[in-house]
Amino acid sequence: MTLAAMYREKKLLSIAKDVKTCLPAAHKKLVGGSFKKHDVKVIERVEKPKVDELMNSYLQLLSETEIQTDKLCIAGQNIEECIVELIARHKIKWLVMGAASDKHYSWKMTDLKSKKAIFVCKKAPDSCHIWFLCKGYLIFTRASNDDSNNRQTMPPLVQLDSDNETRKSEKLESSYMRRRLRYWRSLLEQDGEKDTGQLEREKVEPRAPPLFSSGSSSSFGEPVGPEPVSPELVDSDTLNTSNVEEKEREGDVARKVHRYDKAMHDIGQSDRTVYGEAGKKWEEDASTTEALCKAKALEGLCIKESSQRKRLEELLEKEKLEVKMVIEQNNGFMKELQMVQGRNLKLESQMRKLQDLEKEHGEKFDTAMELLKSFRQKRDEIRIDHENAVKEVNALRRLVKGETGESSGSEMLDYSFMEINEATNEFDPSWKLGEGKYGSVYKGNLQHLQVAVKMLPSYGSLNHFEFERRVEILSRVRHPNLVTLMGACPESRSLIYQYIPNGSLEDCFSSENNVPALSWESRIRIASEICSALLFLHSNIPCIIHGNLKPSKILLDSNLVTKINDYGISQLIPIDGLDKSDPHVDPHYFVSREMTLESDIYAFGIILLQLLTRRPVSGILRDVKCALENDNISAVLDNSAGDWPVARGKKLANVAIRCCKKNPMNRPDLAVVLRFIDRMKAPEVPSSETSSYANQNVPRRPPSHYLCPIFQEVMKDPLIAADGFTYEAEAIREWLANGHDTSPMTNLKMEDCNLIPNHALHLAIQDWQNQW
Ligand SMILES: Nc1ncnc2c1ncn2[C@@H]1O[C@H](COP(=O)(O)OP(=O)(O)OP(=O)(O)O)[C@@H](O)[C@H]1O
Repeated sequence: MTLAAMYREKKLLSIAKDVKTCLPAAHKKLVGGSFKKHDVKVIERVEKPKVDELMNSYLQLLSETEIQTDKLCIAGQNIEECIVELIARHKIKWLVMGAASDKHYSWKMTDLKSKKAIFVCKKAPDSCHIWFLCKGYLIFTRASNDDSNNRQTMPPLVQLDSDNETRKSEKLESSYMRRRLRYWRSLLEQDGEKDTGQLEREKVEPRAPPLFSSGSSSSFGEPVGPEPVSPELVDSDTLNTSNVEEKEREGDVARKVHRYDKAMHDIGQSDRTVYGEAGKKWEEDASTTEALCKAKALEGLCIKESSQRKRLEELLEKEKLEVKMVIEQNNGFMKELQMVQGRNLKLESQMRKLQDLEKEHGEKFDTAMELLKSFRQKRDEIRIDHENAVKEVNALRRLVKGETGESSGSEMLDYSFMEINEATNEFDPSWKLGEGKYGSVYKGNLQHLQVAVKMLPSYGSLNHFEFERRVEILSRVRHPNLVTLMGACPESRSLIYQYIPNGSLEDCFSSENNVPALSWESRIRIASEICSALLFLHSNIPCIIHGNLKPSKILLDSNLVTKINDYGISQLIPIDGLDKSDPHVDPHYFVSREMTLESDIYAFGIILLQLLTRRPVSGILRDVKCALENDNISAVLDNSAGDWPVARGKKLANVAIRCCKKNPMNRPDLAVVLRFIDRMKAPEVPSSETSSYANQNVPRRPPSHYLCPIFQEVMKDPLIAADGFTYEAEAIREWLANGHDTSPMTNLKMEDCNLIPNHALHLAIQDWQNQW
């Protein structure tokens, strides 16, 4: 391993005298002195840069001589122990350290004086070769146990080229360090040339200053001449030599020694000066350390205080700004407040004006209301006069016609607009039942009866009397399957009907109003009831054509009894604009532009098909025809009605198809159709019996509504009670006479005990009885 490599691996430890004495001095003071922990830290902080400076200059010196160096710091109480530890830890091979402080130096000095040196000499690992110097002189060498390798492991300084070194050394700023370096180098050169035996001798003999090699130039630039030689400096073997060459050489050596001595004297002087100065400086430093510490502490406090002050100033500035902003905001608010106050004053004056106006208008309104009240009173008086006059006129007419004063039938009830208005809660929109082509329908309460008020459009050519006359005719038409027309309000052209609570057949078909699906039995019954009511209308004198028959006109009461609505409307208002796409409208109407009895039969045929199939009305005729042709009627029958008796379904479908014949003349008579359907209501009979609806040999069963609900017999004198049901006169009177005030059918309390003759039903029963 080369020396350079060893050096790189930190196996050579060289400790600068200045460096090693620097910190301990301070440290001694610290340990032995009365400083507190904080002070110790401060002192260390002050001293450390100085040590670093010294160490760095030493390192720089070495680096300029191209020796690789590293700085290694170790902390400990005891320097000598640290050195020994470093040697051992890094396997240091070479060490140069002081033998004693410079003031103890003398030419005779052969022993180590410094306790540290003694300690290191004793304790350092044997593998390390140590030179102990004092005042630049090699005092003592402790050879390593491996000195056979010393030649190869000498420090790298020895290997430097002298010229090169000279050039580099000239660059050194410190002359002291330069001289010291050269001296070490000469020592090393000599030491390197010596064998192990010589090194051993050096241990016991006082060491003379080293000789400069002939190749090395003097760094002092002084001429080399013969100088007196000190006897102590000359080896005894050399003095005993007697030949001339030896003497000459001795002379040379003596000269060189003298010259060197002189140089060393100079160096010593210089060293003394430097060390003296340094010592003084150290003393000054020591005495000023405390002051310095205090100054540093004060400086720190000052810095702290100034930074605090700066921070406080910044805070103050910030707060000033905030206060300024708040003041500005406040000013803004004050301005706004003033504006708002101004506006408030204006508004208050406006309010006062408005209050005055309100008072004025209130007074005007009160006067207007009083006026209105008096006008209404007058109007009602006039209306009563008018109604009385109408009654008188009617009575006179009847007298003119030769009629008796007794009424031939039910007299139509006239209602005033006030009554209608009141009954419909001033035509409350939430009371509106719907709106058809011929006006809106409202639900109402009239004389404790639930009614439906149909507001007809005001247009029409009928005058007041004619309107009343026609309405009166219609009101006389009474049939259990017709919605009873209870009266009218000619003034507002409105008709008052009995209210039917259970929706219409259309609702059943579209499953609206949560109406459950009708059974096939109910459907046949409904078909029979429609047919019966139509037949009744058609047999009325004068004949009444419905003209707008469709499922929405077939209402169902609480017992699902059919009530045909809107009959005879075409007699009160002109009917036009019938929808061609409406499958219920007779196609022949669009040819003749005339509504006939057959038109109602056609519409009835379509309704029959709907009852059978509950299919969408458009295309229903085609579908059923097709099913009949394929002999597969069950394919189109509505399953939700239950298990249709297929034979009956088929027959009913055939009747419906006949009703819908294109040619009105080919459509069947309703009386025949009714008989046929009524037979179907009976339990199933052998098909041979019902092969033709013209077959007369069928059991004679009255329609259910011809029977009194109490007696279960065909009624002779049917009377309508307040619950809307028709009873045999004797039965219901007996019921009421027994103290009942509830309906025999619903068990609900009846509003009154009034009984109205059901003329329509009476007539129908009579008609039926006459037919059979
Ligand atoms: N007497 C009544 N009792 C209960 N509801 C009624 C009564 N009369 C009419 N309505 C209801 O009032 C609504 C309007 O009936 P309206 O007969 O005026 O018109 P529509 O049959 O629906 O249509 P359009 O007359 O245009 O063919 C319908 O929903 C009907 O069920």
